[in-house]
Amino acid sequence: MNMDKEAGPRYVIGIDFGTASGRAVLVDVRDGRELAWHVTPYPHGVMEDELIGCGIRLGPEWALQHPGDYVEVLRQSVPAVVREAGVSSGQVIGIGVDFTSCTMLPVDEAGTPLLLKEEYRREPHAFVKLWKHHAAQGEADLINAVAAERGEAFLSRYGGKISSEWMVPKGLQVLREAPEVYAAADRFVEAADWIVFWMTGEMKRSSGCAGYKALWHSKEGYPSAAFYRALDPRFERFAETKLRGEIAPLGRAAGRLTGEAAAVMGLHPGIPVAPGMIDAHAAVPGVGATKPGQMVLSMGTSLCHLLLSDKELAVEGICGVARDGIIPGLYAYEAGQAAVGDLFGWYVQQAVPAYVERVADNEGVTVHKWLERRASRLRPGEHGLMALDWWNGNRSVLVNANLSGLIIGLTLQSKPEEIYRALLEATAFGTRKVIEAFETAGVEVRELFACGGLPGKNRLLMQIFADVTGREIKIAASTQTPALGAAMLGAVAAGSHCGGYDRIEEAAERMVRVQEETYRPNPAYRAVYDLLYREYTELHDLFGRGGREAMARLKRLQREAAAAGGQRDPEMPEQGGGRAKGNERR
Ligand SMILES: Nc1ncnc2c1ncn2[C@@H]1O[C@H](COP(=O)(O)OP(=O)(O)O)[C@@H](O)[C@H]1O
Ligand SMILES: O=C(CO)[C@@H](O)[C@@H](O)COP(=O)(O)O
Repeated sequence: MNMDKEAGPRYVIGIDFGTASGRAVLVDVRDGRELAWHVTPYPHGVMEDELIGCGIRLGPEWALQHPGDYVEVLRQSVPAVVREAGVSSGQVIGIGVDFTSCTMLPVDEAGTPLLLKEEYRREPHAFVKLWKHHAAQGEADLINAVAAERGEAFLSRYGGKISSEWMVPKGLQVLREAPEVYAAADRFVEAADWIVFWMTGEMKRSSGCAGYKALWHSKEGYPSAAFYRALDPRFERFAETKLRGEIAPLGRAAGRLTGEAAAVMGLHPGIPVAPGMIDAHAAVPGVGATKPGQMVLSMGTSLCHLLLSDKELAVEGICGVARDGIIPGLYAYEAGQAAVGDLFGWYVQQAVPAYVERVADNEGVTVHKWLERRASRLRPGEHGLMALDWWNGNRSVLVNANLSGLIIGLTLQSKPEEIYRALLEATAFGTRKVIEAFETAGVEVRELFACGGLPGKNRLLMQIFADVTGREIKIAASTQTPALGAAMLGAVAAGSHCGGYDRIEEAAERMVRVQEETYRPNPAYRAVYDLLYREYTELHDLFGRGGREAMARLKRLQREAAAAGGQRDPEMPEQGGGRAKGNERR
């Protein structure tokens, strides 16, 4: 592409593919100003109960998506931001994308998703398995047991356990439950890589997705064939065949926009496209974190903790660590909580009494806002409740999707706003556990930044996080931080010769701001929260480490009942994290 053709300022587009929707943001390369953004809800949403359109029931813990929805985001949101910003498409010099992960799908030799072929339209295993598809826990347990028995060195890079959310358990589940889909799949790819392929025609694997979610290491590559064979002889060549593909490092273009993709997106062909980045990782440059000791809390449906460090140490229950994983020259650690916004969303959609909805409606506020206002009037400890935030299992530090939610202290006097506050607090306690795991291992946490949808939605939540962790929390100025981070990668993919930047640190310096207002811990609340945290820890250890298997047994009974045909009533409304619109309304 000849960038001299168009005079004037240069722009980049960042596209963030979240759990329920995708959004594009158009950013000025010179100063990071966001000129326009646009959200496209996924038409199929998250399929948790049945395959939309054909009524095929899914088992417990399934979560699927349709790849056509991602293309819809490109078709709608990209032209929308160019139009709204009033810029010429010729001034767009780079594109970056970030995606939830591990969100994976089987494709054929041509890169076409298997579910688009007639014979697989009704086959759940041919669909995209979303990051929160937890039905591969049995496979994850097997992988962990086999890896520990064989003394696989990679385990320590992943906090000692692999999560059911990742590529290998999901691939193994396909092999065991739908061997014909496994055989028909030329490869399994991350959705982040597939959408870059759709735009550029280049099927490359982003180093972040491969490194954090598919057990790849820049020096050691994937685990050995012997390891995969020990899992299942049919799985021996999994990495060599189904995961094959060039690894695309950060900081360079993965490819250039094809004519066909450009026509759909209303852009010029030839624009450099950066390799896809994990959404929470894109938030790190997006808030301007580039130094050791800086931790970014990417707070949305889930919460991802990203910590930069100059040391590599073994930390309990992290999701992964990689040198150069996000910022060149530094180790980037990832940990996480699998339900945060989704937990609050579940409560609002599934458990608040009808009167709350009525009153909130009368007052002209959402149920979340009403509960937040009421809960703000309570002092720490006043509700007498304690919750374990494991509604979607525990990602860090216990790495166990068989764990589930819990509230104790309920009485006939318990009020909805009290329960809501206990849920907010539980997620903050969960984050304190993660911070302590890093510090116990000797990895310093100096500064906290928060970004994602939640800081702008719920002030009480942010204050509770500051009070419970005892730390100041700086809030990203951008409400679209992962998309901004992705746009910055687009600027780096373009490079300075095209009006972008050569290094991500340089892009961060020029394109990022944090808000002046921060959340500071309230000293009067700190002492009570320390006491409450002790209670949280006692419950956490009792159910998470203490050999109490009640939660796992209940899930087993649930699976057995589902297998015997007693699945959920199709007339019941969808659960939290389902289709975007229902979720946003309340
Ligand atoms: N006022 C609110 N307080 C707390 N959580 C909220 C509020 N409004 C929406 N949520 C939750 O926020 C989540 C969406 O967060 P967001 O960052 O926008 O999405 P994503 O994680 O998909 O990028 C949903 O799980 C929703 O239940
Ligand atoms: O697991 C990761 C990142 O590693 C996320 O993609 C996943 O938690 C989903 O993030 P969101 O909460 O949808 O932003």
